Amino acid sequence: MESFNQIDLFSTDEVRKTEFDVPGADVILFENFFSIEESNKLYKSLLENTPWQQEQITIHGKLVDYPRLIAWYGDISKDIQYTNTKSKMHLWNDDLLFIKKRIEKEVDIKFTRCLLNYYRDGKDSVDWHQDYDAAQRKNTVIGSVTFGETRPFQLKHVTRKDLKRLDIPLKHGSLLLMQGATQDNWKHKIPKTTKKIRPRINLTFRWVG
Ligand SMILES: O=C(O)CCC(=O)C(=O)O
Ligand SMILES: [Fe+2]
Repeated sequence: MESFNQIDLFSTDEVRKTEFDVPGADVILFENFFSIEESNKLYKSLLENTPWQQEQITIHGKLVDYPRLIAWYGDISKDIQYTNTKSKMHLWNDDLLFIKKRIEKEVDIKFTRCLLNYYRDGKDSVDWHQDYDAAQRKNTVIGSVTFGETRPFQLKHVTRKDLKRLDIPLKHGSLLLMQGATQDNWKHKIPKTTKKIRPRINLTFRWVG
């Protein structure tokens, strides 16, 4: 008799939804949210057409490059400043509107801006942080889309050491939704790796209540 294993059953291009049981957070993963053809096309297009920007921060009086490149997009073209570097806010383009509309079918809000991160290799990363400042973190929706290399997305509770950390591999074409008070209660990071890996693009579509 023919036998099937898990890999065979899930090696299709079907969307697979996983809801994580995380206290004080609302985290849902959609694998294959974009088909392999869409993902390949968007990866290439975003890599080539995005005006990637190198941001810097001052550490001990010295200007240091952030370990990734970024680009901001949104409803209005108004420059913003979170780091030492002024960031240009670009207006939505066709690729981003396509991705944004697809996510907005899952969540009943309209995203106002999006941060693109380009992790060129394993040395690029983002350290433990919460998105938004403290006053805004209680009601947010973040739709996080990945194209390219799979990297582990790690989550740890801000205060409760008894809770296990989460490690969610974000694959090509996946969507991770983080809603409610997730940003208030949990920190997240993308660790560095010494492995030889391909580039990864991440897009975080953002909305604050
Ligand atoms: O690359 C990721 O998956 C996360 C990016 C992130 O946390 C951020 O841009 O705030
Ligand atoms: Fe973040």
